[in-house]
Amino acid sequence: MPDTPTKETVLAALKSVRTPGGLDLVSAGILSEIAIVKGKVYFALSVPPRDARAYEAVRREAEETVRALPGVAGATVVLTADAKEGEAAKQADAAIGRGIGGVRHIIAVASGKGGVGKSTTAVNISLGLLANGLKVGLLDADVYGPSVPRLLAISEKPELIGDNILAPIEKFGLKTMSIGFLVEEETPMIWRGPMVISALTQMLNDVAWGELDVLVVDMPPGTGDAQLTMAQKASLAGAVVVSTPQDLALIDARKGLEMFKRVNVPVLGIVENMSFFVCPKCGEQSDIFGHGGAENEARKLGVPFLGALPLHMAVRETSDAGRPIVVSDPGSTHAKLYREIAASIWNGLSGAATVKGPKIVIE
Ligand SMILES: Nc1ncnc2c1ncn2[C@@H]1O[C@H](COP(=O)(O)OP(=O)(O)OP(=O)(O)O)[C@@H](O)[C@H]1O
Repeated sequence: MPDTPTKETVLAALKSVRTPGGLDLVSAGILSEIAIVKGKVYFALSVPPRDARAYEAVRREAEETVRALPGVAGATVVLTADAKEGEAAKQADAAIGRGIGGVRHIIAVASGKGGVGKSTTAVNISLGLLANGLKVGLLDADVYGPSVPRLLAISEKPELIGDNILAPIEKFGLKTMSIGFLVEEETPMIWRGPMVISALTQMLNDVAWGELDVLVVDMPPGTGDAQLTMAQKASLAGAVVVSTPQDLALIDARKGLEMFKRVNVPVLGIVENMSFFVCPKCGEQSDIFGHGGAENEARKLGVPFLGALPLHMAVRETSDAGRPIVVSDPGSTHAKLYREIAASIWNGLSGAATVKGPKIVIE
């Protein structure tokens, strides 16, 4: 009969694993409950998102240590980007927006659901704003699936300047920050609502954005609590909702619009992505998804329609190769469309209020 692992044997073994700060894992107080099911051991290490990279080696060592115990059939250790709920809430309350006095407008690019091309649109709109002569930053707040490192082919890590301040990484003249720069792609991370907010707070507050006309925030897809809180806390001057023409996506897009309405963020407009298909051989346009749905919906809802972007190989290829079409083929129809959409967004912002100052919390 093989030995059965117990919590005690697992904990005893984990005492030999050290955190980057030199503490043993048990004393460090970052261990979750240990679950043992049919000889398989599961637990999490709660770490600040910025330290996730440093903790990846610790996670692996913890897994290997537990797997080596007699009777253990398997071990799964995940990093959870965690902070004490109260702490995260306090951080969020301490007003997202502190320290970004040089940023004139923060806008969100959002979608009611994933996979509609939100990040591709956010990147190309940012570069469109830049091509129109503005100073622009792009914050990839899509902590669940950060795409900016891939879309802009950035593999370097941001530099730490001064006390806990990160320098944004500049690419094609665009200043960017992404949780993907800080965490290895394969690092398993579980994000909890309050943590998403505090990660966003840090990326807004603790990054040396400098003087910007617009900071574009690529939001996590969906309309859950985390998105709602972010929309509420990030002092947004406006939001752009990306949708595909299919009905389902439009239902989701409507949820997105509703979310911004609830938190009094003006919707600058809807972008219809993958709207129609242009045959690369003959140039014929086919409305495979019933193009025009978003425009009709926008009209019905009294929201500006910012434009329709075709489903096109060139957009996908350039996007996935880290050379967005606005910079790699500025003379193309697509690049022109993105610049026009960017211009409409900027015009819509002209009337909007600039970023509010910090909300001071007295405890
Ligand atoms: N107009 C377009 N034409 C062709 N391909 C596109 C277009 N827009 C986006 N894509 C492609 O669709 C895929 C999904 O796009 P993207 O990652 O921007 O979506 P997303 O909505 O941000 O997704 P997620 O919800 O996963 O973050 C990518 O491969 C991208 O290159």
